[in-house]
Amino acid sequence: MSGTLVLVRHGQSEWNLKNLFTGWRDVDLTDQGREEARAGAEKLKARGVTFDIAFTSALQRAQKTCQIILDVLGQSGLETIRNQALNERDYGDLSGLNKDDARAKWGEEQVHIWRRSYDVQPPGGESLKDTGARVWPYYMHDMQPHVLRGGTVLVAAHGNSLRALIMALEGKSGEEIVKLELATGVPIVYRLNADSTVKSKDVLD
Ligand SMILES: O=C(O)[C@@H](CO)OP(=O)(O)O
Repeated sequence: MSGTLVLVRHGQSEWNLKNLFTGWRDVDLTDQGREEARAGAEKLKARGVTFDIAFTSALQRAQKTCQIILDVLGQSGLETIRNQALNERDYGDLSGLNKDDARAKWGEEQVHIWRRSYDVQPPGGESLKDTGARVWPYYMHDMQPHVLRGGTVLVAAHGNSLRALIMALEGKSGEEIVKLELATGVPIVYRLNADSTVKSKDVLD
């Protein structure tokens, strides 16, 4: 038996709009972000997707994205598990800083390394490797069993927590993951084989 795993990065947040490093800061969605979540949900609806369980982070931008998707699908009351293991990478001392100001201060290359490299920690924060060290075990223990039982599982989370999950799911290297960018509100539909490997991947953009 194989199941389905749908990953969605939250819609645009207030700090995405303001171009600020966000990390664990708990900012709301913008109107555009709510619209992106609705549009992503309509694509799932058009394909007849319904979920058996949903997972989201401890942060409101992911939780609200999750709820909007479930509302559109007519599944408002679905069991939804919130866990900070799915939170965005902790950006440490960069949290709240403007990304262009950071580039002006530390240089384009250094900021890109902090944002997209695998194992370099931003000052006082988590590397993608550190983020993966909490996301992956959580996936293995709490989410994957539902998928392997044939379930359809929604995960509404964050750019970097999902990059860490995708890296492990697809077996991407530390170099390959540097290039992976996730659009806000766009569902990524994975079908898994019974041995937990990826059977197919469909990006609903
Ligand atoms: O600020 C953040 O928390 C993340 C996601 O918005 O930013 P980045 O894309 O730079 O990793």
